[in-house]
Amino acid sequence: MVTRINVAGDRPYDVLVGSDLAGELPGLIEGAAQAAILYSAPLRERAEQIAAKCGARALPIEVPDAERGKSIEVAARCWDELGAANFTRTDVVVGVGGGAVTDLAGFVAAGWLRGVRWVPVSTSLLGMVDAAVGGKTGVNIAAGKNLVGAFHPPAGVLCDLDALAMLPADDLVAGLAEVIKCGFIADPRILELIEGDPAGAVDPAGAVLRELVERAVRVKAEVVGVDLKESGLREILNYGHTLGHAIEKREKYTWKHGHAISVGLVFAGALSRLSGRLDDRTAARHRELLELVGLPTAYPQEAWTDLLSAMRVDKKARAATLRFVVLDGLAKPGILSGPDEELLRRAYAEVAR
Ligand SMILES: NC(=O)c1ccc[n+]([C@@H]2O[C@H](COP(=O)([O-])OP(=O)(O)OC[C@H]3O[C@@H](n4cnc5c(N)ncnc54)[C@H](O)[C@@H]3O)[C@@H](O)[C@H]2O)c1
Ligand SMILES: O=C(O)C(=O)C[C@@H](O)[C@H](O)[C@H](O)COP(=O)(O)O
Ligand SMILES: [Zn+2]
Repeated sequence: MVTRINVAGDRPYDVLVGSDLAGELPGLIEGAAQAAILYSAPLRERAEQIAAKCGARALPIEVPDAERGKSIEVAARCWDELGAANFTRTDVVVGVGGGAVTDLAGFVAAGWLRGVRWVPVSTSLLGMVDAAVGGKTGVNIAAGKNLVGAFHPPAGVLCDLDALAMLPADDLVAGLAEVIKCGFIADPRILELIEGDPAGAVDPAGAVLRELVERAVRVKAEVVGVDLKESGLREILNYGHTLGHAIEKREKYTWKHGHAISVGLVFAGALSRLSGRLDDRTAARHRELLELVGLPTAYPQEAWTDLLSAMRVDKKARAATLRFVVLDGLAKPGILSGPDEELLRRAYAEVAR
């Protein structure tokens, strides 16, 4: 069974969730003579299968795995390969992999000839529920996470649940951080499902995980369908990310995104409570849920000064004013603008070890 979730906007598209979806690709890339297939080594075999079925001449491009591939140098090498292949405006870029590869693929597509079509074939949980949906594409630079990129919606998104069977368990759990984020900002049923069956939430073949994927995709689709360029509502998807991205930068992008966001979510819950906006129980539920599925919720005390300075380049900041997504209650996200440093330090004390 294939579930289709529509993402509205100027160029609407569908997110397909199901099994054995490779056959859907030709329909999404109609008219393309060439398809550049970007993938990293762990997905080589899957990328070859996709290439064989894509219905266009495949141009396979292997890129470094995970965050090592999300760089301007790797993007430049991909553009050189497109140039050598005479890649035109009717051709298409396909990213086969987790969020790192699909963010890179979307960015390569956004830059080439000022924008060609692209399709993420998402193979990680985090990619399916978040990275592949919504058209945020980009790379990391030394100054910070995703600081160079473009809003460039895909032509369609394939979330092949079969791929989750070979995803390392640690990466599956990391993806749950974004699922839990969606639960806190918009769909509390997600939280109940995980609390009620934590083992089901990490069973790649089970019905619980499928329901979690579909619910999280719906949360994201509803938000990005009305605010592609993050002029307002879309900021809620950044819950937990101000501190999370600072941790990723401090760790030189060697931490999993979902792990950093998990710590960031506990921090954001604490900040919401300490600013008088969120009740104690809902704030405590952040740590309980994240730890229930095995996600990290602590980070070294001595890192605070580095983290505070990294947060200053967060995309939600306006001049010297830091802005955080907080909760005014379960599923009631809001913005906390310009909190004083003492409040931030007290919130950080709740994750510091
Ligand atoms: N664009 C967005 O809106 C958005 C949203 C959320 C996250 N992101 C980005 O996504 C990235 C994180 O994505 P991620 O968690 O998927 O990490 P990832 O892409 O680094 O993948 C994690 C690891 O799992 C491997 N992998 C993926 N699928 C596999 C499979 N089916 N079988 C075996 N191995 C597999 C990858 O090769 C990699 O080693 C970060 O860069 C983050 O910034 C972007
Ligand atoms: O799609 C969004 O908008 C998000 O904020 C989703 C996040 O989970 C994701 O990590 C995103 O890449 C962060 O965007 P950034 O603009 O803060 O880099
Ligand atoms: Zn994220």
